[in-house]
Amino acid sequence: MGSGTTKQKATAALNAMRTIGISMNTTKPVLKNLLKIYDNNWEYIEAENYRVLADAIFDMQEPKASSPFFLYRLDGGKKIGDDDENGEGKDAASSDGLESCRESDIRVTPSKLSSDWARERITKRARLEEDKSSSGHKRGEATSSSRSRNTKVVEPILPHQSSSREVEIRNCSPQSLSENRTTGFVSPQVGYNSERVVQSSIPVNYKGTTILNEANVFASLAPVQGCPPIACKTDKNALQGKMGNPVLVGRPNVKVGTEYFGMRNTNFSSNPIREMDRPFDSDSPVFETPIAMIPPSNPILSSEGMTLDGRKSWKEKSSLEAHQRNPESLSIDDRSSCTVDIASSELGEVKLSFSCSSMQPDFRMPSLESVLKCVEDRCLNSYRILHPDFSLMNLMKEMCSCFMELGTKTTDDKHENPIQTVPAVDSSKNNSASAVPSDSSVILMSDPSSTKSGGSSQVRRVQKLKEPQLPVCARDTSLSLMMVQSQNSFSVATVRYNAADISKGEEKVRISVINEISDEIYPPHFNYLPRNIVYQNAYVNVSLARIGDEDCCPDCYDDCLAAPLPCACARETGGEFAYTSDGLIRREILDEYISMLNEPNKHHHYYCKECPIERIKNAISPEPCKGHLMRKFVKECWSKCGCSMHCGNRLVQRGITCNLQVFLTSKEKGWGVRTLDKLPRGAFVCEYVGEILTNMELYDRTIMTTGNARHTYPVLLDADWGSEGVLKDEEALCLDATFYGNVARFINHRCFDANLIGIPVEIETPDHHYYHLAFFTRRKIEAYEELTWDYCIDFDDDSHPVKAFRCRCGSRFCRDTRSHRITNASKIIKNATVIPAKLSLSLPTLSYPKQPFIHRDETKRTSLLNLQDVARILKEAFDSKVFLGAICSSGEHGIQDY
Ligand SMILES: C[S@@+](CC[C@H](N)C(=O)[O-])C[C@H]1O[C@@H](n2cnc3c(N)ncnc32)[C@H](O)[C@@H]1O
Repeated sequence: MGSGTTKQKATAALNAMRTIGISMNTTKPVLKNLLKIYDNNWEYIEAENYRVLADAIFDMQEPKASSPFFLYRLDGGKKIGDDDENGEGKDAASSDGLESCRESDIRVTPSKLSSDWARERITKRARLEEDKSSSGHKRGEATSSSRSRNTKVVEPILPHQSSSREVEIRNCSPQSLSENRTTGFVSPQVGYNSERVVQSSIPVNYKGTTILNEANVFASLAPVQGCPPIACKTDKNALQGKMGNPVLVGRPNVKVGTEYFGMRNTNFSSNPIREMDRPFDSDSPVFETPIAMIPPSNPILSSEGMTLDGRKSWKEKSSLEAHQRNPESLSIDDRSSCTVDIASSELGEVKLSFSCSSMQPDFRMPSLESVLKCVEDRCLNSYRILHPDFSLMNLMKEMCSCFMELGTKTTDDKHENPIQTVPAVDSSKNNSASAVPSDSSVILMSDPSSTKSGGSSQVRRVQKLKEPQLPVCARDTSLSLMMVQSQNSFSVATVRYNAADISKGEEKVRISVINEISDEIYPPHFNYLPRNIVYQNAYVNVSLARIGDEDCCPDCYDDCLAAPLPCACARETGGEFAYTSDGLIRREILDEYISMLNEPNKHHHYYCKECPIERIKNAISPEPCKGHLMRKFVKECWSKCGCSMHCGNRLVQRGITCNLQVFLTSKEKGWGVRTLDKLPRGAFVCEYVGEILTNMELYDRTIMTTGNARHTYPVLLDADWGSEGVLKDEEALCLDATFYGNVARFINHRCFDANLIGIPVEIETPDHHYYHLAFFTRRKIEAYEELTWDYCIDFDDDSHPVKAFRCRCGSRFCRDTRSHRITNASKIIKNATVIPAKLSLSLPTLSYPKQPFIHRDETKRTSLLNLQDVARILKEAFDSKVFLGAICSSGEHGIQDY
């Protein structure tokens, strides 16, 4: 690929298609059109082994088989979908320099298409063929008849094209849209007034990619970076002469590195997105890097394909919910479809678009205001915002559904106001106050009616968010949600998580991610693991043979907890099961663990003969073991047991069942985890999951990362170390969730009074080198309370391989004295109201007056300062870069009360 004459390139392209079973006649016309679209720029067509070409061919074939979409080309071009038996393809080729492509010229080269991909396409094609034959002629007939009745033509105008049409589009205002129907530009009014409905995809720097749907309401179209406006031919008469030529359809792929959440969890690979040849005119936003946008190739497929929790798609779920609320609503859903697309570019712009379609012939476009109101009412009534079940997807689905409902209600007197799009903001150009700040995430919505009157409530609604001065783009005929994200902070590489479920469907429950306090922070990249995995050298022997009769209950049945006598699996916990039939850990066990944590010295410790921790620090002459708390284990039934998976003695192995959320804490602790529901005392929350490393491997990892670069805190699996004499290196294990882990990697530390406690749980192996560390609630926890556990860090231990962070747990019992002082210093400074004595400060040294300070804090309590304390506090405050505006102290620091 790359160099060569047009003929050679065409031959290569035809060959490539032939290798995946596409005939030359089919390929030619599509290729011809692509060349047109890309201005004979082969680079785009050749990219990714002709992926664009193959996509265009398959997509062109797809609707013929089953899709309700019909695809047309504006310029009366030739039908592309069918095999070109009549030689049309040849004509097409000749006019575009493909005339010399003859069968004889084609040498079959080794497939340039990646085999996986080719297989996928071939399978797809086979499916299409199958579909075609199984659906028989009837569907085909219906399709073609409706096609001829309802053809619409859509043509995207490329930024670099200078055509009269482009000029028309640019000058198009809402008024002109409604006044000048003959220009053929579609507006939402046109959409519903013409009884024909247009579905458009947004070609992103992708000329000619348009989709028309005769029976779908278009509700999603946004101007995006580099994305030309779409002009839709709507005048019936004007259309007559132009219709009838089905289309080339290319689904633009998302650019490399972009993320596509939604219908398919596919890694879209590169489809080169063109830089604009020249910018739009002033009212057309120009973007250096376009947003990649993927229109759904098949709305039904798309929406059904979005499975959030691995069990039910959001569509199924929300329609069920909608049906429960309002049984009639399902019938509307039945006749319509909704899809949501999210795409982002490398620069961080994210585009959300959703489209919904109605089969209702009397559909009328509702006003944005009424739709928003309807959605909000529904949310308040049904979801009660922030209810655990609330999700953005459902919200958007509701929005689509509201369109449908309101659009089909003739009582909506606001339907005259079409919804229009606020153009995507040029984040590369508009950094002024009038533009949307590039470092913010905003949702922009507008209504053209608002601009006519100089700002309606809908525009104000936008301004409430960020107060941007938003130009209104009258060309675009749909509601658009556009998130502009910070280019600096939004690294696509790090945003590889799904905010709706950070577990990527690996858990039974969704674990959402929310950032309520800062625009630009995303959770660090890591791979979600629902279960521990050995990294490399760790010795974890999971084998049935190792489980003796005393470690399992083969004769049990169904639920061991329901049996009259406890089985062998209760042995480890003194002959009583660790769990209650309510699924909580037994009170006595919990109390004992809490006591171990609070008063470790009162509990038994093991002392290794040769402690792996000391061995790491000094392999030649390790210091004596400092002792490991001898912790009891909870033992769960497992595969050699006769009970079922529902047995009450299998709690941890069933995984997370409570609703958790990862959120950005407001207290400099980074991300944290909270529960969305109230939790009783003794409830299992989650396991600490990560890579199983040997102590040695952890050490190597740790010294390879510097200082605070380490993000998570590894856990030593040392509950049983000393009991077995000298542990081999591969047996001294720990869990590291830095790169692979579950939600527990986000649980922050709290000294002493954390609300979770980690308890060792034996599941697959009686070998206590390896076990599960399960978190249970130490007390009742309120909904939305942050979950914390005590990492048992000794903040003064400088020899620990992992450098301790400065603790901001806020506990009264915080062990980190450094943080204490700083917190106090900040508090003091914040509360300062009286400075009775002059204080002169000079950096880096401090001088202070010889008389005591008197401070009156907010509680009106006054304190006498001890000068040494003042000096220390000030020094620490300087060290921690706290700006000193006033100096004082308060009684709570142990300084003499006045
Ligand atoms: C297991 S991670 C917890 C999740 C982490 N906050 C995040 O944003 O990914 C442990 C790290 O969180 C931070 N952290 C946890 N508890 C903290 C606390 N009490 N005070 C300050 N930082 C804390 C520290 O940086 C620590 O290394």
